[in-house]
Parts: sequence; C-alpha cells; structure tokens
Amino acid sequence: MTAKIIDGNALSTEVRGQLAERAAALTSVGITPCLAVILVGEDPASAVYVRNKVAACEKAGMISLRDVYAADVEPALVFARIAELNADPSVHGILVQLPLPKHFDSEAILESISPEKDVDGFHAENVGALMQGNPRFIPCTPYGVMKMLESAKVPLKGAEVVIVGRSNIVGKPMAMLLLAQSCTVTICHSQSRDLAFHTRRADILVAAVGRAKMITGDMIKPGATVIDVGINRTAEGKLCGDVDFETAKEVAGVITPVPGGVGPMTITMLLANTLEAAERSLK
Ligand SMILES: NC(=O)C1=CN([C@@H]2O[C@H](COP(=O)(O)OP(=O)(O)OC[C@H]3O[C@@H](n4cnc5c(N)ncnc54)[C@H](OP(=O)(O)O)[C@@H]3O)[C@@H](O)[C@H]2O)C=CC1
Ligand SMILES: Nc1nc(=O)c2c([nH]1)NC[C@@H]1CN(c3ccc(C(=O)N[C@@H](CCC(=O)O)C(=O)O)cc3)C=[N+]21
Repeated sequence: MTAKIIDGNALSTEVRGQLAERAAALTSVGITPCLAVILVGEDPASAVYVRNKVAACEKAGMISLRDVYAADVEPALVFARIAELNADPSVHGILVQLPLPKHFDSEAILESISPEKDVDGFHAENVGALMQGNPRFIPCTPYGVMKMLESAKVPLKGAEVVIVGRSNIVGKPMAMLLLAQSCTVTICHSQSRDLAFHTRRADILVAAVGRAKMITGDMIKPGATVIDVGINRTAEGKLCGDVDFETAKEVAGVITPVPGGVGPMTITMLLANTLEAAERSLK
C-alpha cells in the first residue's frame, strides 16, 4: 500500500477561492486587502517566493506592494519604510522576507512591525499570544500544516507527534499548535540523540530541517502521517523535501509531497492572515 498524498496545490486552490470571495466582499465596501512585502538582497530562492506571494495576492483580488533593497542597504532605510507602512491605513499586512543579510538585527526588524500587521506572526507579542493559546496571527507554515491535517482528517487528540526542527518560524509554532489540539509533542533538533528512535514512535511526523531526504522510510512508523516542510535544491537544481519520498510513501499512511505540499499552503495562509487583518480593520 502506498500512502495517501495530501495535495497542497489542490487544497490551496480551494482555500484561495474562498479567500477571494471574502476579499471581493471587503473591496465592495471600500477596503481592498493589501500586503506589503520587503525583500533585502538578491537571494534567488527568496526572489521566487516573493514573486509567488505577490502573484497569489493579485489572483485573490488583494493588493501587494513590493520593496526590494540591495543586500548592502543601510538598515535605517528599511526601518523607515516599515514605520511608513505601519502608519499607512491602506496597508493591512507587512512581511519582511527572511533571512536578512548579516548586518541586520533581524529581531529588531521583526519587533518594529506593528503587531496588528504582523501577518507572519513573528513579533514577540504575537508569539506570546500564540503560546498563551490566544493567537492573533498564526505563523503561515504551521497554519498551512494544520489545514492539511484537517483536510486529510488526521486524528489529533492524543496523537504522538514528533517535529524535527526547532526554529522560530516552523518547529516551535508547529509544536504550540499541535499541543493546543491535545497532541503529545516531541521536538527534535541537531543535538537529539538517536533521531530514528523518536521518529519511529510518531503517529504524525513533521520534518522541518533543511536537509534533503534525511527522513527515510525505515525511520517512519507504518501508517504514520508524514508532513514534509523542507525545501531543498538538489545539485541538478530540482526541489526536494527533507523526506525521502520514494521510501517514505511505502511506509506512511498519509504524506505531503515537495513541491506541491506545504509550500503552496504557506502562501495561502499568508493571504488568509492578510485578509483577516483587513477584516479586523473594518471593526
Ligand atoms: N514549505 C514552506 O513553506 C517552508 C519551508 N521551509 C523549509 O523548511 C526547512 C526548515 O526551515 P527553518 O525551520 O527555517 O530552518 P532552520 O535552519 O532555522 O532550522 C532547522 C532546524 O533543524 C535542526 N536540525 C539541523 N540538522 C539536524 C539534524 N541532523 N537532525 C535533527 N535536526 C536537525 C536544527 O537544529 P538546531 O536548532 O540544533 O540547530 C534546527 O532546529 C528548510 O528546508 C526551509 O527551506 C521553511 C519555511 C517555510
Ligand atoms: N518572513 C518570511 N515568511 C515566510 O513565510 C518565509 C520566509 N520569510 N522566508 C523563507 C521561507 C520559505 N517559504 C516558502 C514559501 C512558499 C514556498 C513554495 O511555494 N514552494 C513551492 C515551490 C516553489 C518553487 O518552485 O521554488 C512548493 O513547495 O511547491 C516555499 C517556501 C516561506 N518562508
């Protein structure tokens, strides 16, 4: 038996259709949801993501602004632009593409975004709200994963979850969301002893490491749900995940592919958060 595949492109199309309807309703009362994206530097992968985000916004009837800065830009210029976007009532969401060049204090940049417009959910105030079980914006990638689990009707209550990776943008918020759904959550990282011991216990395994094909079929419990967040590029320039899809799909019960899995859902939930911010501005 090979695993059932959760198609992130198909689910994205469905959810984005619903978002487009809500965006049209808001536009008809004079508010068009608007996302501002800031990109610093010429990293080609980041440029692709930003282009995808801008295109997805427009397709859903939302406005997107894009500011691109040279890698050696004076951080003060970016801070000034964020202050301007914070003060502009026609802008509902602000996203600063990560990672930033080394001479930037990323934390200070994220804290300078108005928490009401922080559609990534990375501001300390929003991280705190998520921890307290009272989120304002759910970080897009873990939010997308929750939608995928819901669409595949994966049971969460009491499930053994193992997350590989503990970053602020994926691993940690993912753990909080699954904990809130009464999963038993284990977080593994580069210092974990015997990774396979942990992964083999998982009913739901989330890989968010950034190491191509590191999770192989022998590390997966038969019938488990395997969520592959990783985006890696092979030497031949092909995209692949952190999961070795070929061996994993023979063991898992449910699996997400790369590309066409979590990536498109991340963009979808960014649109959802931007729309949500715009709807709140009405109140
Ligand atoms: N699909 C999407 O929408 C998105 C995809 N991504 C992708 O997801 C992946 C992870 O991203 P991100 O969380 O930002 O990455 P980070 O580099 O910030 O974090 C990677 C995590 O993996 C852990 N790790 C590294 N090596 C190992 C190992 N050998 N065994 C176990 N754990 C290990 C690290 O541990 P330690 O903390 O000890 O260093 C760290 O916690 C990347 O491929 C990224 O491109 C990211 C965001 C969105
Ligand atoms: N402030 C900030 N917020 C982020 O959400 C953020 C970020 N910075 N920095 C980088 C990571 C990465 N990320 C992805 C989004 C979409 C795809 C995506 O759509 N991937 C497609 C393939 C795209 C391609 O062809 O390259 C897929 O998986 O099918 C991937 C990765 C968001 N991130």
